Amino acid sequence: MINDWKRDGRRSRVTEVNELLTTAEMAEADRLAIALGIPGIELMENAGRAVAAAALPLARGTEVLVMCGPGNNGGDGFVAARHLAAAGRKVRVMLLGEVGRLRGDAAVMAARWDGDVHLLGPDVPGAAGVVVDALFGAGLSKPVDGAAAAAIEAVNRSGLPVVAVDVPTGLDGSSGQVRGIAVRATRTVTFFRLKPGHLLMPGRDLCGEVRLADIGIPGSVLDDIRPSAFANRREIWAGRLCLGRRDIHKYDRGHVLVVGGDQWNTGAARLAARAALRAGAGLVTVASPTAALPVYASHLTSVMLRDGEGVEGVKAALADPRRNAVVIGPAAGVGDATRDKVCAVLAAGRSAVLDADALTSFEASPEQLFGAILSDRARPVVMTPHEGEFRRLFGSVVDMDADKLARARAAARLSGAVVLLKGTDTIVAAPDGKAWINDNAPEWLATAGSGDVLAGIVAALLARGLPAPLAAAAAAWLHGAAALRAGPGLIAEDLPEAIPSVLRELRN
Ligand SMILES: NC(=O)C1=CN([C@@H]2O[C@H](COP(=O)(O)OP(=O)(O)OC[C@H]3O[C@@H](n4cnc5c(N)ncnc54)[C@H](O)[C@@H]3O)[C@@H](O)[C@H]2O)[C@@H](O)CC1
Ligand SMILES: [K+]
Repeated sequence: MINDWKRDGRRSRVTEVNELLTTAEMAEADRLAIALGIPGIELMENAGRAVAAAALPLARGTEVLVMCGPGNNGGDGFVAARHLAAAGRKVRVMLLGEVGRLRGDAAVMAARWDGDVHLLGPDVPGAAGVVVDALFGAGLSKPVDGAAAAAIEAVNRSGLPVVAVDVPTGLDGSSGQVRGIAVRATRTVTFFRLKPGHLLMPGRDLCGEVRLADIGIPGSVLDDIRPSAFANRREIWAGRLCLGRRDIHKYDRGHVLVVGGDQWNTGAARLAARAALRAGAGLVTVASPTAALPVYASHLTSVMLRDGEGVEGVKAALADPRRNAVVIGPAAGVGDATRDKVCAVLAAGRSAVLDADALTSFEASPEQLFGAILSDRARPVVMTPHEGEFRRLFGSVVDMDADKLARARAAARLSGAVVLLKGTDTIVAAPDGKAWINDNAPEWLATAGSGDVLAGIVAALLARGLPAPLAAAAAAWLHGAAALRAGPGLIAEDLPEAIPSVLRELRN
């Protein structure tokens, strides 16, 4: 949970705290700040002080073990140790390596620590009641092994509270992946901006509660760095949800067309349709195979229904230009028929949400789908795969060993679509490389039909005219927020009904 969004006061855009920096971008921010005349030693002092402040409440009447590494993460650890000792805590510092080998700011901060420095060894965690993990941070360059790995294992086994400096050691801040072994932290204090690894899994779980500290790096350095990853926060898109005028006709709010499944598979389209209506589409129509019309008719009220038999039926439904956004895929069936319908939807130039079977139907011919999308780059397309669908569509063209953020970005670049890759850490990636990481989905959102609801919300926001990346990001967030409202025990039918109270709160 991110509980402390500090604004650095020097720039006023609220959204800037949404920016996520890779470890390389963070090092660049550090370098630019120093070039602007802010001494590195001052940044380190501020960082270490923030770590001490986070550790202090956990360290009542107990010894604090500060584990320091050979770089600047260790330097932050020496500063934290000094502040904790000054606050009256008993502090034991253990260093991976020798003090004489420390360089730069870390060496200066080690010299300012006037207590003992022990070699990091098998006696971890010793008598400590709290651990500060300052072994490796942004400079992690290979899998953790040897004495550092043994110390991490012992600390994790101890169950003691751990305050991690910047990232839990062993966690790659850019990818959220573990390299070798990683510390399981209670609290993580990071600086200036979060990194993708604080939000991506398993990193988010390893960080515990994340605190963001302002250490004096001016926000203006971001003008040079131009970050391309963002935490998916409401400030990014909330202003676009409201049409901003009162004389609204229902057609101003868009008309979503949901391509429905056969008579045995109507639930998915009905969930998507209801969610689209709840998320603010002015009108929603289900286009149904002829034989399924009675089933849909008996279940739909405010959602409209029309015949959509075969590819010709879908084309006929698309003849009305006011139907400006289409959902296709939920329970559509895998095969030629769905492939043809997807191609018809794309050829019609409507905003499109491709989900489930609309993706799997192109397993053997992904290039056909990408070609159809890329033939008209102005037409917004959002794909909403879960990991299995992603693998089926992109497994032969994207490096599946890469981390989730990299995979989603590669898929968006290749396909020309906005890719919303679902999961606890849903990622929205745009073809230009920008990406948003969502972190508000509770575990009970993993339930049958919840993906159909998400597809409907995305379509509603596309129909209302949000740009595709923002429609996808807003939908992922609304979906998570609705699930939080509904609470444990949630079934997919509850999600559309929870959307109004989420929208009401956003409006307020
Ligand atoms: N803006 C910034 O960049 C700031 C950075 N600060 C701190 O500086 C840290 C980054 O410092 P560094 O770049 O020195 O990097 P680290 O201190 O994270 O680690 C680098 C050192 O560890 C060694 N190392 C890396 N991976 C290893 C492994 N698996 N096994 C053994 N040795 C390994 C490297 O050879 C190098 O000596 C940040 O995480 C943060 O804590 C803060 O002091 C404040 C400002
Ligand atoms: K660390």
